[in-house]
Amino acid sequence: MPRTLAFLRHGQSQWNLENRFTGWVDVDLTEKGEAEARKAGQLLKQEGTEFDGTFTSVQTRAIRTLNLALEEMGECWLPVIKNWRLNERHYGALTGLNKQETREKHGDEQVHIWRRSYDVPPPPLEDSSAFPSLNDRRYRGVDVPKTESLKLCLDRVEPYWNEAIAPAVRDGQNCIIAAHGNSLRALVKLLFEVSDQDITSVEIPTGNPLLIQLDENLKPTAARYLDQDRAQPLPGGF
Ligand SMILES: O=C(O)[C@@H](CO)OP(=O)(O)O
Repeated sequence: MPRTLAFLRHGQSQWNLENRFTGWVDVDLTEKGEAEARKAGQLLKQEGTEFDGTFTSVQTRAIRTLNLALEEMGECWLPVIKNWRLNERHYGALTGLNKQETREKHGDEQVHIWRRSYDVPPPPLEDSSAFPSLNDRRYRGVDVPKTESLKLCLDRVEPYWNEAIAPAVRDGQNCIIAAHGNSLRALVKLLFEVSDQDITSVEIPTGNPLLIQLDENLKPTAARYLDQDRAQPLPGGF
């Protein structure tokens, strides 16, 4: 029996608009981001897939994107499971900084390494940072990271895939995963077996559902973005 997964990166956030490193800071969607989320819901509805369950992070921008999409689909009743392991990659000491100003200060190459290399994390967030997550009660009992590379992000996403999402999919459920640019890149790396090198060029557009068909071994057999005008190249020849 074929299974369908939909990866949905949240719509434009306030800090996407302001071009700031966001990571674990809980910024909300802009009006454009809300519109992207609704459009994603319309596209998913047109597709006609019957979804059974949904997963998201504990960050407002992903949760609201999912809710707005489900509203458009007329499927607000679907179960939603939230987990911090689907959060955005933690941006360490870059959190809150403007990406262009950071390029001017540290150079394009260094910023590209921080943003897209597989295993080079940015410097850790300092305890004096204006953006601590440590005391946030949603992270009670969580070993809150001080920085993460994509590899470290995958290291905490992968157990959640194995323990929560994969069993549901194996069970025959079609699932939506509403998450973030880098936590979804981590899942793309895992599912499509993308090399450490090739994952550096994978970009997932905001609010554009990526529909993936999986076989019984959870290997992708087809994948495409529903909004083809805003599609990005996919790994694995899809
Ligand atoms: O700032 C962030 O948290 C992420 C996602 O918006 O940015 P980037 O695409 O640079 O990894």
